[in-house]
Amino acid sequence: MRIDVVTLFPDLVNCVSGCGVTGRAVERGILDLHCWNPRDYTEDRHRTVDDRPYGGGPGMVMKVEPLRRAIHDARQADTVPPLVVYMSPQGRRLDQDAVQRLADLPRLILIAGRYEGIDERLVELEVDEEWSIGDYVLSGGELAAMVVIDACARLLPGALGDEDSAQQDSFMTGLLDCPHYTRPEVYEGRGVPQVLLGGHHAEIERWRRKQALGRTWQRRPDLLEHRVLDEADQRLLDEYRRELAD
Ligand SMILES: CN1CCN(c2ccccc2CNc2ccc(C(N)=O)cn2)CC1
Repeated sequence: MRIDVVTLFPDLVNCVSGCGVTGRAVERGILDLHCWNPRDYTEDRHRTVDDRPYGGGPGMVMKVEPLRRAIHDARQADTVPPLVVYMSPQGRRLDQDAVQRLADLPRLILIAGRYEGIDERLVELEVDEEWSIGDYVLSGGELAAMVVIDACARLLPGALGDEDSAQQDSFMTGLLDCPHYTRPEVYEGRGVPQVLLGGHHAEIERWRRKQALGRTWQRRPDLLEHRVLDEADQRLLDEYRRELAD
Protein backbone atom coordinates (compact mmCIF):
# COMPACT_ATOMS: atom_id res chain seq x y z
CA MET A 1 0.00 0.00 0.00
CA ARG A 2 1.23 3.50 -0.81
CA ILE A 3 0.39 6.45 1.41
CA ASP A 4 1.39 10.02 0.50
CA VAL A 5 1.00 12.71 3.14
CA VAL A 6 0.76 16.41 2.30
CA THR A 7 2.17 18.15 5.37
CA LEU A 8 4.17 21.15 6.54
CA PHE A 9 5.91 18.82 9.03
CA PRO A 10 7.28 15.79 7.12
CA ASP A 11 9.76 15.07 9.94
CA LEU A 12 6.82 14.52 12.30
CA VAL A 13 4.97 12.19 9.93
CA ASN A 14 8.11 10.28 8.99
CA CYS A 15 8.51 9.22 12.63
CA VAL A 16 6.11 6.37 11.91
CA SER A 17 8.61 4.82 9.52
CA GLY A 18 11.23 4.79 12.25
CA CYS A 19 9.81 2.27 14.70
CA GLY A 20 7.32 -0.42 15.59
CA VAL A 21 4.83 -2.13 13.33
CA THR A 22 4.71 0.82 10.92
CA GLY A 23 8.50 1.01 10.79
CA ARG A 24 8.68 -2.71 10.01
CA ALA A 25 5.95 -2.39 7.37
CA VAL A 26 7.94 0.35 5.63
CA GLU A 27 11.17 -1.63 5.98
CA ARG A 28 9.52 -4.73 4.49
CA GLY A 29 8.14 -2.71 1.60
CA ILE A 30 4.58 -3.53 2.72
CA LEU A 31 3.88 0.18 3.24
CA ASP A 32 5.31 2.83 0.90
CA LEU A 33 5.21 6.23 2.66
CA HIS A 34 6.03 9.61 1.11
CA CYS A 35 5.60 13.19 2.36
CA TRP A 36 5.01 16.31 0.27
CA ASN A 37 5.56 19.73 1.83
CA PRO A 38 3.44 22.60 0.41
CA ARG A 39 6.25 24.97 1.39
CA ASP A 40 8.32 23.39 -1.38
CA TYR A 41 5.61 24.52 -3.80
CA THR A 42 5.65 28.22 -3.00
CA GLU A 43 6.98 30.77 -5.46
CA ASP A 44 7.58 33.78 -3.24
CA ARG A 45 10.72 34.67 -1.35
CA HIS A 46 9.07 34.04 2.00
CA ARG A 47 7.70 30.65 0.92
CA THR A 48 4.22 31.67 2.03
CA VAL A 49 1.73 28.84 2.62
CA ASP A 50 -0.88 30.74 4.61
CA ASP A 51 -2.76 34.01 4.50
CA ARG A 52 -5.32 36.00 6.46
CA PRO A 53 -8.91 34.76 6.41
CA TYR A 54 -11.52 36.57 4.31
CA GLY A 55 -14.19 37.83 6.65
CA GLY A 56 -11.56 38.51 9.33
CA GLY A 57 -11.14 36.57 12.54
CA PRO A 58 -8.15 35.08 14.33
CA GLY A 59 -5.45 32.95 12.81
CA MET A 60 -4.50 32.16 9.24
CA VAL A 61 -5.79 29.88 6.50
CA MET A 62 -3.69 27.57 4.31
CA LYS A 63 -3.51 28.87 0.75
CA VAL A 64 -4.86 26.75 -2.12
CA GLU A 65 -1.99 26.92 -4.62
CA PRO A 66 0.92 25.40 -2.63
CA LEU A 67 -1.40 22.61 -1.44
CA ARG A 68 -2.74 22.03 -4.95
CA ARG A 69 0.75 21.77 -6.46
CA ALA A 70 1.91 19.40 -3.71
CA ILE A 71 -1.15 17.18 -4.23
CA HIS A 72 -0.61 17.25 -7.99
CA ASP A 73 2.96 15.98 -7.60
CA ALA A 74 1.83 13.38 -5.08
CA ARG A 75 -0.81 12.11 -7.53
CA GLN A 76 1.73 11.94 -10.35
CA ALA A 77 4.25 10.02 -8.25
CA ASP A 78 2.46 6.74 -8.97
CA THR A 79 0.17 5.53 -11.74
CA VAL A 80 -2.26 4.03 -9.23
CA PRO A 81 -5.17 6.46 -8.69
CA PRO A 82 -5.38 7.55 -5.02
CA LEU A 83 -8.23 8.28 -2.65
CA VAL A 84 -7.59 11.81 -1.32
CA VAL A 85 -8.51 12.08 2.37
CA TYR A 86 -8.58 15.27 4.43
CA MET A 87 -8.11 14.75 8.18
CA SER A 88 -10.33 17.24 10.00
CA PRO A 89 -12.63 17.65 13.01
CA GLN A 90 -15.46 18.09 10.45
CA GLY A 91 -14.89 14.63 9.01
CA ARG A 92 -16.75 11.35 9.56
CA ARG A 93 -15.71 9.53 12.74
CA LEU A 94 -13.11 6.87 11.94
CA ASP A 95 -13.79 3.36 13.24
CA GLN A 96 -12.26 -0.06 12.58
CA ASP A 97 -14.55 -0.76 9.62
CA ALA A 98 -13.51 2.54 8.03
CA VAL A 99 -9.84 1.72 8.66
CA GLN A 100 -10.26 -1.72 7.08
CA ARG A 101 -11.80 -0.08 3.99
CA LEU A 102 -8.90 2.41 3.72
CA ALA A 103 -6.30 -0.32 4.30
CA ASP A 104 -7.80 -2.31 1.41
CA LEU A 105 -7.09 0.53 -1.03
CA PRO A 106 -3.90 0.49 -3.07
CA ARG A 107 -3.20 4.20 -2.49
CA LEU A 108 -4.12 7.04 -0.12
CA ILE A 109 -3.18 10.71 -0.13
CA LEU A 110 -3.69 12.18 3.36
CA ILE A 111 -3.87 15.96 3.72
CA ALA A 112 -2.76 17.37 7.08
CA GLY A 113 -4.05 20.87 7.75
CA ARG A 114 -2.48 23.44 10.01
CA TYR A 115 -3.39 27.00 11.04
CA GLU A 116 -7.18 27.40 11.20
CA GLY A 117 -7.64 24.98 8.34
CA ILE A 118 -7.39 25.01 4.55
CA ASP A 119 -9.11 27.10 1.88
CA GLU A 120 -12.44 25.48 1.04
CA ARG A 121 -11.71 25.59 -2.70
CA LEU A 122 -8.92 23.04 -2.13
CA VAL A 123 -11.40 20.73 -0.41
CA GLU A 124 -13.87 21.15 -3.31
CA LEU A 125 -11.23 20.61 -6.01
CA GLU A 126 -9.06 17.83 -4.53
CA VAL A 127 -10.60 16.07 -1.51
CA ASP A 128 -12.59 12.84 -1.95
CA GLU A 129 -13.36 12.14 1.74
CA GLU A 130 -13.02 13.96 5.04
CA TRP A 131 -12.29 11.85 8.16
CA SER A 132 -11.88 12.62 11.88
CA ILE A 133 -10.11 10.50 14.49
CA GLY A 134 -12.35 11.88 17.23
CA ASP A 135 -14.27 14.87 18.50
CA TYR A 136 -11.34 16.99 19.61
CA VAL A 137 -9.11 19.60 18.01
CA LEU A 138 -5.43 19.02 17.30
CA SER A 139 -2.95 21.71 16.33
CA GLY A 140 -2.52 19.97 12.99
CA GLY A 141 -3.72 17.04 10.94
CA GLU A 142 -0.38 15.21 11.13
CA LEU A 143 -1.17 13.18 14.27
CA ALA A 144 -4.54 12.24 12.78
CA ALA A 145 -2.78 11.15 9.59
CA MET A 146 -0.29 9.10 11.64
CA VAL A 147 -3.18 7.40 13.43
CA VAL A 148 -4.64 6.41 10.05
CA ILE A 149 -1.24 5.19 8.86
CA ASP A 150 -0.74 3.06 11.98
CA ALA A 151 -4.26 1.62 12.01
CA CYS A 152 -4.01 0.73 8.30
CA ALA A 153 -0.45 -0.62 8.46
CA ARG A 154 -1.32 -3.27 11.04
CA LEU A 155 -3.98 -4.63 8.70
CA LEU A 156 -1.64 -5.04 5.74
CA PRO A 157 -0.72 -8.68 5.03
CA GLY A 158 2.68 -9.45 6.51
CA ALA A 159 2.86 -6.34 8.68
CA LEU A 160 2.25 -8.22 11.93
CA GLY A 161 4.12 -11.32 12.94
CA ASP A 162 1.78 -14.07 14.05
CA GLU A 163 2.55 -13.22 17.69
CA ASP A 164 0.34 -10.13 17.58
CA SER A 165 -1.97 -10.90 14.67
CA ALA A 166 -4.50 -8.17 14.05
CA GLN A 167 -7.32 -10.70 13.79
CA GLN A 168 -7.50 -11.05 17.59
CA ASP A 169 -7.42 -7.25 17.98
CA SER A 170 -10.38 -6.27 20.10
CA PHE A 171 -11.97 -3.97 17.55
CA MET A 172 -11.53 -6.64 14.91
CA THR A 173 -14.07 -8.62 16.91
CA GLY A 174 -16.14 -5.52 17.51
CA LEU A 175 -15.62 -6.02 21.25
CA LEU A 176 -13.34 -4.46 23.83
CA ASP A 177 -10.25 -6.44 24.80
CA CYS A 178 -9.99 -8.89 27.69
CA PRO A 179 -7.53 -8.22 30.57
CA HIS A 180 -3.91 -9.31 30.05
CA TYR A 181 -1.39 -10.67 32.56
CA THR A 182 2.28 -11.65 32.58
CA ARG A 183 4.97 -12.39 35.23
CA PRO A 184 5.27 -12.01 38.18
CA GLU A 185 2.38 -14.33 39.06
CA VAL A 186 1.65 -12.35 42.25
CA TYR A 187 2.24 -8.60 42.41
CA GLU A 188 1.52 -6.63 45.60
CA GLY A 189 -0.76 -9.45 46.69
CA ARG A 190 -2.64 -9.44 43.41
CA GLY A 191 -2.69 -12.78 41.59
CA VAL A 192 -3.57 -13.91 38.06
CA PRO A 193 -6.97 -15.51 37.28
CA GLN A 194 -6.48 -19.24 37.89
CA VAL A 195 -7.92 -20.22 34.50
CA LEU A 196 -4.97 -18.50 32.76
CA LEU A 197 -2.46 -20.58 34.72
CA GLY A 198 -4.08 -23.92 33.96
CA GLY A 199 -3.07 -24.27 30.32
CA HIS A 200 -6.58 -25.47 29.38
CA HIS A 201 -6.90 -23.62 26.06
CA ALA A 202 -10.62 -24.04 25.57
CA GLU A 203 -11.27 -22.77 29.10
CA ILE A 204 -8.85 -19.85 28.55
CA GLU A 205 -10.53 -18.86 25.29
CA ARG A 206 -13.91 -19.08 26.98
CA TRP A 207 -12.75 -16.85 29.85
CA ARG A 208 -11.26 -14.29 27.44
CA ARG A 209 -14.41 -14.15 25.35
CA LYS A 210 -16.53 -13.76 28.50
CA GLN A 211 -14.31 -10.90 29.70
CA ALA A 212 -14.44 -9.18 26.31
CA LEU A 213 -18.24 -9.44 26.22
CA GLY A 214 -18.61 -8.38 29.86
CA ARG A 215 -16.30 -5.41 29.61
CA THR A 216 -17.95 -4.27 26.39
CA TRP A 217 -21.38 -4.50 28.05
CA GLN A 218 -20.10 -2.54 31.08
CA ARG A 219 -18.03 0.15 29.35
CA ARG A 220 -19.34 0.47 25.81
CA PRO A 221 -22.93 -0.88 25.68
CA ASP A 222 -23.31 1.11 22.45
CA LEU A 223 -21.06 -1.41 20.72
CA LEU A 224 -23.53 -4.16 21.60
CA GLU A 225 -26.65 -2.21 20.59
CA HIS A 226 -26.61 -3.25 16.94
CA ARG A 227 -25.17 -6.66 17.55
CA VAL A 228 -27.20 -9.85 17.94
CA LEU A 229 -25.20 -12.13 20.27
CA ASP A 230 -25.35 -15.80 19.43
CA GLU A 231 -26.54 -18.20 22.10
CA ALA A 232 -23.04 -19.00 23.34
CA ASP A 233 -22.08 -15.32 23.70
CA GLN A 234 -25.37 -14.47 25.37
CA ARG A 235 -24.77 -17.27 27.88
CA LEU A 236 -21.22 -16.00 28.56
CA LEU A 237 -22.50 -12.46 29.11
CA ASP A 238 -25.21 -13.69 31.47
CA GLU A 239 -22.56 -15.63 33.39
CA TYR A 240 -20.36 -12.51 33.57
CA ARG A 241 -23.26 -10.45 34.88
CA ARG A 242 -24.20 -13.12 37.44
CA GLU A 243 -20.60 -13.21 38.70
CA LEU A 244 -20.71 -9.42 39.07
CA ALA A 245 -23.78 -9.72 41.24
CA ASP A 246 -22.05 -12.27 43.52
C1 LIG B 1 -6.04 25.28 15.81
N1 LIG B 1 -6.56 24.66 14.60
C2 LIG B 1 -5.61 23.71 14.03
C3 LIG B 1 -6.13 23.18 12.73
N2 LIG B 1 -7.44 22.60 12.89
C4 LIG B 1 -7.90 21.94 11.72
C5 LIG B 1 -9.03 22.42 11.04
C6 LIG B 1 -9.45 21.78 9.87
C7 LIG B 1 -8.77 20.67 9.41
C8 LIG B 1 -7.65 20.19 10.06
C9 LIG B 1 -7.21 20.81 11.22
C10 LIG B 1 -5.99 20.25 11.92
N3 LIG B 1 -6.40 19.76 13.22
C11 LIG B 1 -7.09 18.60 13.36
C12 LIG B 1 -7.18 17.68 12.34
C13 LIG B 1 -7.92 16.52 12.57
C14 LIG B 1 -8.54 16.34 13.79
C15 LIG B 1 -9.34 15.10 14.05
N4 LIG B 1 -10.18 15.12 15.12
O1 LIG B 1 -9.27 14.12 13.30
C16 LIG B 1 -8.42 17.31 14.76
N5 LIG B 1 -7.70 18.43 14.55
C17 LIG B 1 -8.42 23.45 13.54
C18 LIG B 1 -7.85 24.01 14.84
